[in-house]
Amino acid sequence: MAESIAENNRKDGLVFFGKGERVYGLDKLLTSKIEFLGKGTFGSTYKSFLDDGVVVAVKILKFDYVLGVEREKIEKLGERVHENLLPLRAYHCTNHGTVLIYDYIPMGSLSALLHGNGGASKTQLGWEVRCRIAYGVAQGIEYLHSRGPDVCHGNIRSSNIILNDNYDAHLSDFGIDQLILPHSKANLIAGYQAPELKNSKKISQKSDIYSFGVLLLELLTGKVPIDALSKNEGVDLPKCVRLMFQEKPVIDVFDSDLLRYKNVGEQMVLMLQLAICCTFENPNKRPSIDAVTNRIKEINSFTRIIRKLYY
Ligand SMILES: Nc1ncnc2c1ncn2[C@@H]1O[C@H](COP(=O)(O)OP(=O)(O)OP(=O)(O)O)[C@@H](O)[C@H]1O
Repeated sequence: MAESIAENNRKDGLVFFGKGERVYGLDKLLTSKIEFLGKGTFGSTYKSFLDDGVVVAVKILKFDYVLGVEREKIEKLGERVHENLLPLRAYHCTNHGTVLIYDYIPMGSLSALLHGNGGASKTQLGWEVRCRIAYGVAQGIEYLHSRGPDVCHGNIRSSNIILNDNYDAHLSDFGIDQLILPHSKANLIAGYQAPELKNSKKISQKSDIYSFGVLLLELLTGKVPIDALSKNEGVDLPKCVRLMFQEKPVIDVFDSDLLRYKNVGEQMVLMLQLAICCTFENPNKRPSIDAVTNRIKEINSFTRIIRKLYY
């Protein structure tokens, strides 16, 4: 069935998803003006400027993965549609290479905003914006997990959260590791990797919850999680936060940018408690994503009540 849907949606070397307009083909894509956005675990991503003002993000998978990718698996990814997932619009897959085409989302990644990127300084993100981002990401994960017990994201981290100018979060890179797994191991960077993956490398919904917990800690502390690959100065956030909890006043855990927000201290502590539960060593003790989403919704509504009372 998926095969025949895809056949109907072919245009000039690309297979499109959904009912959107097919205003470009592979040739136009290859000859368009491009801008390098960055290189990740699975390949490189470019911004491509097409005719009529259309701009897309083009991910070219690493050559090592060329023979491992199956079209059926890419088409499964194209069926995942949710407002908090980065929309996959089209793909090209042959023995010569695999190209995935996504909507281009203007603000860039949460990582770049929170920590700065290549000389660009960090952006001040307020408490409500951080809550909104956390809720959007949790909803995207909830959608993925609801597709079946084995469906997970597998690579939740702040560079895979792309924001639009309304700070709506879009999860990128979902399912790409499953496309190439016969040729690779779980590729999570160290700081987001659940402890159980050190032995098995088998990602699960519980390991997604751990990664989400680290992302929450990153939003709350403003600190960069450890990244063994790029040898940056990151920290083991779950360990560091637990230590600080024991040794220092809780206020010291939070990003100093958040401390200017009055009357939301209790909400910040509630969110911190949630992040700590998500990063429990024992996967069975971590909450389900439904429970996480509900909790963030509750915390956000407290924040809104407080805002009405005080501002
Ligand atoms: N659709 C998009 N719109 C805007 N920026 C994007 C889009 N997709 C990716 N980017 C940005 O391009 C850069 C490279 O992305 P890419 O997915 O190739 O690697 P990564 O996310 O940095 O690392 P990894 O794949 O290992 O998680 C990142 O900074 C990312 O935020």
